[in-house]
Amino acid sequence: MIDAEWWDYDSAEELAEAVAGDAQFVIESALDARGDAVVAFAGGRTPDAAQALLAKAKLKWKSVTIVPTDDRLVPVQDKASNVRGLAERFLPLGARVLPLTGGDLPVEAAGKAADARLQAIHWPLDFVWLGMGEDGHTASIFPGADLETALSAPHRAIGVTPDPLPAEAPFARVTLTKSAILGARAILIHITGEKKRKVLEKALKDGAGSQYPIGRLLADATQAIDIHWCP
Ligand SMILES: O=C(O)[C@H](O)[C@@H](O)[C@H](O)[C@H](O)COP(=O)(O)O
Repeated sequence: MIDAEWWDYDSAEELAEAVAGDAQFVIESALDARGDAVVAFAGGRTPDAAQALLAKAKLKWKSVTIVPTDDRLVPVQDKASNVRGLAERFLPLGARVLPLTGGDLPVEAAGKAADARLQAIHWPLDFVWLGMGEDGHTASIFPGADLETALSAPHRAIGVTPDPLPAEAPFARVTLTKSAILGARAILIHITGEKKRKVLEKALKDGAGSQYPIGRLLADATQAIDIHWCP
């Protein structure tokens, strides 16, 4: 059974405050312990309010490195780019925001380049903040031909082509692998809505046999996982 704790909130505001507070705590702990912190933040819409609150936290941002958990193969200034939002929000605070891709390479080469960039930073990650889609994908670990590679590759990042391409962002991507995510000291999952809750509950129950990528991913987690949810 996957060791996951659910934290439920009545409103999106309470959810955002709690997630921002948790992220701040984990970053502060890493800064206290080591003098720097290396974290991966999800793309998508859900984390926006919590990341806006986190950006107000008094942290030694100059010692924090942020990477996206995954990104779409688009230029960094494209509005579909996950790193763009992170850079706009956290670069002005002095944080180092590391893109996984500039969208200028074919998918396999983009994966290798992302992996090489991650080889150059402190590892393992202190914290991975994940979202999840209603199809049970997380980061860009999607159903499709690349799923098994994302779950088994020893690399930190790989290039993937979701099949089908998600309608809201129909791009090939680069993603942290299961190995990179499960190596992190702390994992937080941030979702909203009844449908995602049902998908995640089933994924956690079915674990390695899950039809959902997130169930397969978390099946081998050894750290406790915090799930933050509101309707
Ligand atoms: O770039 C991405 O697509 C993501 O990082 C992805 O894994 C995201 O977290 C989920 O798709 C949920 O997205 P929403 O929060 O927008 O529903």
